[in-house]
Amino acid sequence: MQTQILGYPRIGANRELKKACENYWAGKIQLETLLKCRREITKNNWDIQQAAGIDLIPCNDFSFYDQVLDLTLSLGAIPERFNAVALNKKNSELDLYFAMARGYQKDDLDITAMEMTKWFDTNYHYIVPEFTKNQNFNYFSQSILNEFISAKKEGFEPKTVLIGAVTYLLLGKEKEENFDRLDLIDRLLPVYTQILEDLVKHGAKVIQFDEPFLALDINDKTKEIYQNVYQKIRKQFPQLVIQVATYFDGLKDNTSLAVNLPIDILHLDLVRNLEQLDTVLNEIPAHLNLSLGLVDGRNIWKNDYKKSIETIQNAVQKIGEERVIIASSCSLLHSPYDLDLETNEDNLPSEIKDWLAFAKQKVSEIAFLRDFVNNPENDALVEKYKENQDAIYRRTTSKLIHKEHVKNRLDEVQPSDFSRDSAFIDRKETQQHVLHLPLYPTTTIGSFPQTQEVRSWRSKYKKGELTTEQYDDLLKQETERTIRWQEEIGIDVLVHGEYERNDMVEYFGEKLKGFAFSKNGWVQSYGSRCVKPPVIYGDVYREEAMTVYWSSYAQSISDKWVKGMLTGPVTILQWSFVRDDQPRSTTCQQIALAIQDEVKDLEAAGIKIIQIDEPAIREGLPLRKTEWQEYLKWAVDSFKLSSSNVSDSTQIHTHMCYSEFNDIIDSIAALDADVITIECSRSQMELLNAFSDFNYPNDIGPGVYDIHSPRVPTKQEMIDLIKKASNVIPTNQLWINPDCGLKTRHWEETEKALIEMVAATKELREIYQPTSI
Ligand SMILES: CN1c2c(nc(N)[nH]c2=O)NC[C@@H]1CNc1ccc(C(=O)N[C@@H](CCC(=O)N[C@@H](CCC(=O)N[C@@H](CCC(=O)O)C(=O)O)C(=O)O)C(=O)O)cc1
Ligand SMILES: N[C@@H](CCS)C(=O)O
Ligand SMILES: [Zn+2]
Repeated sequence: MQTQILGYPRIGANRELKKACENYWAGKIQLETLLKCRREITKNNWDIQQAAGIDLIPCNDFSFYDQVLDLTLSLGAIPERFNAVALNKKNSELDLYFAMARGYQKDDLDITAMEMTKWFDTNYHYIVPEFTKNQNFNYFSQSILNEFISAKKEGFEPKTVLIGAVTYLLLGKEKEENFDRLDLIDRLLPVYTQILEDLVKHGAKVIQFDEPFLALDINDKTKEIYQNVYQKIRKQFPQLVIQVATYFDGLKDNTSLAVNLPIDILHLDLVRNLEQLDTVLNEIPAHLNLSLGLVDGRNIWKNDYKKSIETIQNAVQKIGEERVIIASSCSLLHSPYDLDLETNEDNLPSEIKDWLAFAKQKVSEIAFLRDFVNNPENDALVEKYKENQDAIYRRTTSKLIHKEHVKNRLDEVQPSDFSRDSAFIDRKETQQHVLHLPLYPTTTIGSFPQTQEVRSWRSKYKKGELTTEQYDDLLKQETERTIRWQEEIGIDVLVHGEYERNDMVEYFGEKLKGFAFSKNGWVQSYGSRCVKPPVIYGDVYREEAMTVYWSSYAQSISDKWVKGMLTGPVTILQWSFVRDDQPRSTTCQQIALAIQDEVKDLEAAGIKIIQIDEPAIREGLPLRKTEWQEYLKWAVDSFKLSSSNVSDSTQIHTHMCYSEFNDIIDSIAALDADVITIECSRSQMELLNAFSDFNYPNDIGPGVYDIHSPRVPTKQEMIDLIKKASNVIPTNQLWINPDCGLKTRHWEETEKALIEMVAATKELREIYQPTSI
């Protein structure tokens, strides 16, 4: 029996990669220092796995920004607009790569970044490959080979991880009309072949092709392509051990297809879908080995050894231990690094820490499962098994988890708690009476630059180097400065800037009961940006107001409206590590009631506009369509439960980024938010079509400024985008705003961009008239 993980986190135990990349972008370090950081991280990751006794250690699971972008560069699928960057001899291959990820605005060039979107149902974002009808691929970057060679040099015999060809095409986007990107497969495969030839030439024996789409709904054409692709690869590389890894759902109707591919190892995500195992075991051909994804790569709970061993024994009985591999359910990219780094009893009490496992611990769990199944009588292993079962028992019986008053409150929720008093059309009139907003009201999404300085105040405050009063004063000064600046440039609806928040979810996690949080449990979200998802371990409730202080302060110093700013229940759920001992829907409704309490308190404090961010609603959608309706029902209900208990005159906003709305537009409308602000600029307002086709009735703010890139948009660009929006949405429904919050941006570019945004709006107000309601 062997062991493997599908990938290891690559940000470094102390986010070394984040710091190195950001220093490189700022011109503070040279390329060589950045490359050294990579070598140290990969070596450390391999060492950890080797020390734990993992058999198939992955390489090419490292990435400076995103693994899909890495492959795009390797395959030479570089959009034409980056040619000038590539041709400039001053730029390294890595500079070109970062330009594709982040845009490029120097040397008289002004090139937009490639689009970024959610990686399946995770909070990780990948850079979307762009395909044209006559797309050419060529073996452009040798980074895959280079990593294999450096792993070999370090003394490892790694398996190389590659995103499979079919998944790669499906992850991308057609940039021209009238073609299907899957038809590019015959152009793409020869480059995969070249990469594989190179790897084999240098001694590669095992390749892991990640093909998560095999666990999703796919059409007949895709199924046929899957067969052809792996037949071709098999034929060309008869000696190679070919693994296909599926994850995030079960094979379900694709079982026959998957088990009959001419491959050597098939990986299953048994955390997401345990039921698939029996079906697969019944259909599995004699040559195929099975990788059992038993250790959860998407959550932080300790593995229940008893359950895992039962599953392993079931598989071993049917196919024999030599054909079984024990594995993580998916890549550990989505897990924090190391639980041993958590030493703060206030954040993560030892009673709760005892229930958890981060990436490093998960690696040991996988190795343990193999060792115990092989040596069930070994005293040391039996002792470890007992320790594990004791911890599982302590968690199920802990007094920290269940709160009767939370359960009772949820039982008492009434149907009327889920809807506003009046229909939107009437609310709009009532609100306009109070708010007196102009045509195309301008606003921002909430956060303003979280400068190093602001972060250092929080850091000092947490270390006790600043008193509460001093910290408070500094934040007040920053908030006031931001309010004044927004007033000065003429924004209509202001925000307070969210300076008091480390993160839009973690902040609420720190304030709500039933949550614990880590000190160093970072997980990559996109590029160098990381999050520390809080841990929901018990029933959730709010003990005291969480945001009223800052919103009231900001409103008290301005004559303009200042939006209250909350994170919605679905997003808090989705971006936390969630308890697995009750349905997600129940946890979500508990959070919804806590947010409802906050909404009511903000309203009572005189806040007239309250934004409840729900960027993760789309991401939470199950990957299989048959499960959508059930999810959408409780997700929409949770938002409505949090937002409906206000008077008609209170304007409720919501905000969503990285969302494709076409398939779920009716649920978005059912949220009945008075205003929704959405990310739209990278896709050139394409996303608005869903709203327009649906005749979406409420107000919409399609983002006109791509905040994920340091690039400053021109006034004309924004005018063009607003005009485009005005062509499909009645003008009196439109708001003007950036795509998302500005926390990741610097002040310099933020100031320039927002001044231009207001100027663009003013110019358009001269041209467009409000459409009548
Ligand atoms: C809107 N998005 C979010 C998602 N998920 C979330 N949970 N939050 C989001 O906002 N998903 C989709 C999108 C895009 N994603 C992101 C994710 C992350 C960031 C971001 O800016 N992350 C920051 C870290 C934020 C944070 O928690 N900061 C803390 C700790 C700061 C820190 O590093 N402190 C230093 C010391 C500082 C000093 O002394 O100078 C340290 O601990 O070493 C804080 O502010 O207190 C990041 O830097 O990655 C943006 C968009
Ligand atoms: N209010 C948040 C939303 C991000 S999705 C912000 O502005 O950062
Ligand atoms: Zn956003």
